[in-house]
Amino acid sequence: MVQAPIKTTPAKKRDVQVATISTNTQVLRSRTWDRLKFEVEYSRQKGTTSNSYLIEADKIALIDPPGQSFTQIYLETLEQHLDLQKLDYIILQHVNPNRLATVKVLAAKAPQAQIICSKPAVNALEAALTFPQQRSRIQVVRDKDTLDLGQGHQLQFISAITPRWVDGLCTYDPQSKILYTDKFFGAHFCDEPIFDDNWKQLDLDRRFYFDCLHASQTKQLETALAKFTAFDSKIYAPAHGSLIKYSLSRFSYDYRSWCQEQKAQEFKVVLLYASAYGNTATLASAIAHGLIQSGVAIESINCELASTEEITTAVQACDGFIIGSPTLGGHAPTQIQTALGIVLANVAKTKLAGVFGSYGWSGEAIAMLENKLKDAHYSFGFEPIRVRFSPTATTLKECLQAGINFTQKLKKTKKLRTPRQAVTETQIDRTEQAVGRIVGSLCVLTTCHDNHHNGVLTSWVSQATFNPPGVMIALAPEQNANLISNPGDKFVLNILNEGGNIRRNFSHQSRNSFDERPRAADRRKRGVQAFEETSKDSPLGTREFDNVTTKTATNGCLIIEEALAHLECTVQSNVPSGDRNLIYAVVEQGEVSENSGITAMQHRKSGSHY
Ligand SMILES: Cc1cc2nc3c(=O)[nH]c(=O)nc-3n(C[C@H](O)[C@H](O)[C@H](O)COP(=O)(O)O)c2cc1C
Repeated sequence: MVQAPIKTTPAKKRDVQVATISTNTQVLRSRTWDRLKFEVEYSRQKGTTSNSYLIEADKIALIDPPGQSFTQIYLETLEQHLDLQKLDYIILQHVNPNRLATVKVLAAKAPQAQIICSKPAVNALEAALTFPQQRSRIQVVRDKDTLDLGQGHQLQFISAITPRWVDGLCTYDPQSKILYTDKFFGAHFCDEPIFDDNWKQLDLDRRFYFDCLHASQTKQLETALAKFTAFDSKIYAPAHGSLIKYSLSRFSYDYRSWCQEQKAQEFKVVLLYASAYGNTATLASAIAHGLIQSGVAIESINCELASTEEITTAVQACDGFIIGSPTLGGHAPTQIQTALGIVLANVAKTKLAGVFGSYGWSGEAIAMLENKLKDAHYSFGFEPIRVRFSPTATTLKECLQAGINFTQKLKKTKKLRTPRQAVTETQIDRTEQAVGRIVGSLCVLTTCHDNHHNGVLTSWVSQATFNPPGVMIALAPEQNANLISNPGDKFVLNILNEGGNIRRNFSHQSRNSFDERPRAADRRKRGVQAFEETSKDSPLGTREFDNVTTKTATNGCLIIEEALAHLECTVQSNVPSGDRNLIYAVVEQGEVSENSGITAMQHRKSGSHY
């Protein structure tokens, strides 16, 4: 990750640089030598250019007018080169409120011009353009649609939707072989050369731009890159920075390898958000930047665009998740509520969570997200972030830091969860290591004899038969194997929930090991005090069910209410095998108590112990 050095820039006046770049084609680069905005992407402080393109064939098209910081100087310059009454098309490869400020003025000055955009851009455009006949002026284009300007300039549109630019379009002109790439292949810096003559000096700026804008959306980026290969492009014409002519294949290669780098990161965080007016999205970008900077791969998901399957697949594979929402009408948007449901149903409670959002006055959505995740026992990688309306430079800095904190906590948690290697590999019996890779569901097996309840932890359990449903359990004598050694003996298998604390109450070796104690009948015979009484004083008699909420199953054994599920079982057979008894039992009945939970697994370093 490229850091952003602070650079003092000479105060030069903003201007619009105009140059012919191909047949009938000009670029108008609105330039600022100062940092344009406080968003992180501009923090290298090398200024930027906002590139707009003019194609004058039989028909005249203007691509991507700049944002409102340049409205006046841009339109003045444009009018020196073009009679706006002759403009046929204004092509908007993406729409944002900033750009709409310029489009509004331009569209009024060129009332005959059609406005070309993708379908998702239409609502924003309609809301912004308040002059008559506005709707009929908007022409929606889709992937592969064409627009013939004459003289060989048959423009082809390419849908390039990403979480950040949900209305993204790119445009290819076969006459000039220019691919207008909008936000792809850009960089924020300002200088004289139109093209990338000095591309070797641009590496850091390009990488920084990629990290800020694209590293969190590599999946969609790769889709766009694959589409671009269909064109015989000689020039990439991006929205910012120099046009790419000399380093076209190198830059494409860089994008692909930077995407690969992201995928190879050890940790993956899913960033879920929705944003009606862009504020929550800006917070998401800053948090993403902090995460990327600290070495985590991000998958940004704009919940308004994503399917439930996409969200499910992403969150199932994540090491942590962060969810952000605006508050609209006292609620989180439906898409966020759906995403939250998917998270609760699919993400283990041990995964790290984060919450953020922009709000106006009450901020219910952020509180709702925080409470639901807290109730589900997720721990947070940073304190929930609440920002009123638009973020400031300070709040964005806090978001960036939150991303860094999240990564640090993620790495620390992982370290704690990774089993320590007590001895070197060569010392450990390789066979034991291999056997240790077998994992089992962590369960508490409860029994009841003479009104005394007992529980032992075991992970040596597996389903053994379909019909009747049956399980196989391997138990050692110290695990009270003798209590369920005879056909007809009953027990309950409580299947534990990942992230729960119940396992701490129980041990793999029964604290009240009955093989060391005579059965109650024998004890009575020998006049031994009831176990319940002696256990109070005995170190072996610690009561594992203290602080555990239980209820009694129909077979008399205890069901642990915090368990994910329980099975009431009856022993069918018992085969003494090695140092264990292999007990086969039929499941009489069972129930899942937490549909959204995940089965706790016992992971081991060696097959020589539990
Ligand atoms: C139609 C509408 C309803 C809103 N309702 C609420 C609300 O109930 N509570 C609140 O705190 N803010 C409310 N807001 C303010 C938004 O949460 C605020 O503008 C926020 O910055 C929007 O975030 P976004 O840009 O990510 O969409 C509302 C805004 C709009 C336009």
